[in-house]
Amino acid sequence: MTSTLQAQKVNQQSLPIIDIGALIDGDEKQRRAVAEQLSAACRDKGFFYIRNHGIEARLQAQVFAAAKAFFAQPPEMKKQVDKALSPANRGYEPLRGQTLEADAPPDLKEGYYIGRDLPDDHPAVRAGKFNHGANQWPRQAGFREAMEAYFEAMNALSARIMQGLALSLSLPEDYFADFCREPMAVLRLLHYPPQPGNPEPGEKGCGAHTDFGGITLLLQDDNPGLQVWDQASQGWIHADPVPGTYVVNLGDMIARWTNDRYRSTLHRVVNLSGRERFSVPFFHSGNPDHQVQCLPSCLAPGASPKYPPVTVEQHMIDMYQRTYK
Ligand SMILES: O=C(O)CCC(=O)C(=O)O
Ligand SMILES: [Fe+2]
Repeated sequence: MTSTLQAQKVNQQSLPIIDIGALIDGDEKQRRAVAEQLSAACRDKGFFYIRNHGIEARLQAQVFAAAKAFFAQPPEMKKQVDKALSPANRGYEPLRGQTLEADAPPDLKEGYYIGRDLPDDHPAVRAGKFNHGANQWPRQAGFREAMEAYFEAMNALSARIMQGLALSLSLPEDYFADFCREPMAVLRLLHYPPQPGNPEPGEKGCGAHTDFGGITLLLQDDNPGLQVWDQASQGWIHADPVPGTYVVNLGDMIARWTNDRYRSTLHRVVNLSGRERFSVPFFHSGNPDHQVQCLPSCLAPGASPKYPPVTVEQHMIDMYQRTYK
């Protein structure tokens, strides 16, 4: 195993844990206090933990149990819901199906994509909107129910966090309401085998990448593996599981909105735990027609935006093309 796959142990302070309870049921003063903490974390690494998020542990456990049971099946069963069968990129993605780091070997993970479940006659599906369509569901008792309940809960939580981010940027709390309307959100079940003893050079669970969308809310099992790039030390730091929390990170759209004041930071997964690792990221990427462009308040006098305006849909098309060959 090459030492370049290692990361530094750090004290927890470098990735703060923010209690976001007030975003759900606090008064305005309390919500502003949370927003201040979000602002500091977003300007630093754009990576932080949240607690008091309101998502039930029982529901999380159901999602993990369903994911584990699904991935434990033989390949021919999983292939019945292969994402290659879906025009909307839903369903099973085999091991090495994606290359998140351009010059590295494909990722040592298998996954399952779930999104907003839209029938064929939905206007957005008829219009051919990217990644819009129906989910595929395996014939596995309880799978669909758990995923649908979790998906809805995560959508609602994401909208709360976007309200907190609006406040943190001194914007009206509902500034991102249009972005949050009928969002392109993706629930992704991931399964990482243990890192092999003799990997290809650069081979790992998830190649170094930034997330494409708005915000990502990551549920991890109790195996470490996630590493985050630390600009200050020019090295990788661990973002190990902390019970009862989510890891939240900002995607490229937030960097575009804020002209990089808020960070979309490189991260990767190297599963050195020696065990199978399961994780469940939820990617909230917003309404496909929403234009993402530099916020006036994030432009210093005389400065120009680093990124041109782009619709959510076009941005997502560009990002998928980059990682699926
Ligand atoms: O599995 C993890 O811990 C992170 C996954 C990730 O970064 C991603 O899917 O974008
Ligand atoms: Fe990621």
